[in-house]
Amino acid sequence: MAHAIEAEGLVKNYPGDVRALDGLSITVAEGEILGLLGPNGAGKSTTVKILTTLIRPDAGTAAVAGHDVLRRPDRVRRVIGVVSQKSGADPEASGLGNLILQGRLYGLSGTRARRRAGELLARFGLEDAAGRPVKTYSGGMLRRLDVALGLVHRPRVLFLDEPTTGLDPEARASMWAEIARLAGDDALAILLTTHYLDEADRLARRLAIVDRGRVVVAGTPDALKGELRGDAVHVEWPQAPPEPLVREALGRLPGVREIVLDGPRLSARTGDGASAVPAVLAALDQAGVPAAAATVARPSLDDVYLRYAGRRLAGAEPATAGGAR
Ligand SMILES: Nc1ncnc2c1ncn2[C@@H]1O[C@H](COP(=O)(O)OP(=O)(O)OP(=O)(O)O)[C@@H](O)[C@H]1O
Repeated sequence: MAHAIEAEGLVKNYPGDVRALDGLSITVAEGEILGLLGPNGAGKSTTVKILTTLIRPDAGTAAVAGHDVLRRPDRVRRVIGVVSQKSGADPEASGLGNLILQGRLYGLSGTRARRRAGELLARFGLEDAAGRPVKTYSGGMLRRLDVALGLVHRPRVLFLDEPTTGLDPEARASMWAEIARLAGDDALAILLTTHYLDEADRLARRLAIVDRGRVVVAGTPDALKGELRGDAVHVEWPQAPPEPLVREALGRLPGVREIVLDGPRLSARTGDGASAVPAVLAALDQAGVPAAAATVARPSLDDVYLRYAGRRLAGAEPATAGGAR
């Protein structure tokens, strides 16, 4: 099956010697959600900008729905929907007005634009608010309208840039359900950028972890988590401890491996976390770097991220801490 998104070896340099992309490659199939995960500055937005034809890569190739982004940007634009982080809706106009205008911009007749607006308002639960100015909408309603605006022209490929940032849990859950439906029932290919690991875990069939302009690892959430056998032990200090002392203390403990120190937080892997924690705490005490807290958790995507990118995902929640289980 041809891929809905196919990017190979993308390179993008910005003035000031910034290599935003350094050979990034991804594919997304029809009906698939690919989660693009990475810290601030990893290159996610630059990737989306290239694929949505807003900027050109310095090297590499990319096609969306079979159309080359460099040679046929006009065709690409017709088959994509883009929901950016910042709402594109006019706050003074109503939801209905925004949708009709969007339809007209895509060349629909007045009647067809109105009909399509009605369908989308119903689908996104915005019928009651259709006539109200958008500035009176809640955060969740505004995000739903943003997605509706991205769908007016029935795109085959949808780009969602951090679609649930700032939403309350209920609004997030309803957005998740809608996104899953777009990929499932409507068979849209979706490229989702997110800082939320739980969102990526829940929605994405495949994940690509981006760091410094490259995909450092890709696979299904389960496959990636499965690579991390055993437990994750997380240790925290009030402030960053001297690394050599910590490494020396823990290096002597059998079964404690893959130690990653990131400021005042440390993660390591061990066969049985519950029994390792007392030994870890005692060793750190003895070395003169007593920890403030130590917890054990099942490997999370954050641990996967940490392992491949060598640091934590900015803004990511720490893995759910279970203490000694
Ligand atoms: N117009 C620009 N001029 C110069 N440097 C830029 C420009 N746009 C982005 N960069 C730099 O390119 C790198 C990649 O940025 P990009 O916005 O793609 O990252 P990101 O993963 O989307 O980050 P975020 O999660 O913060 O949106 C960063 O170092 C950024 O500072």
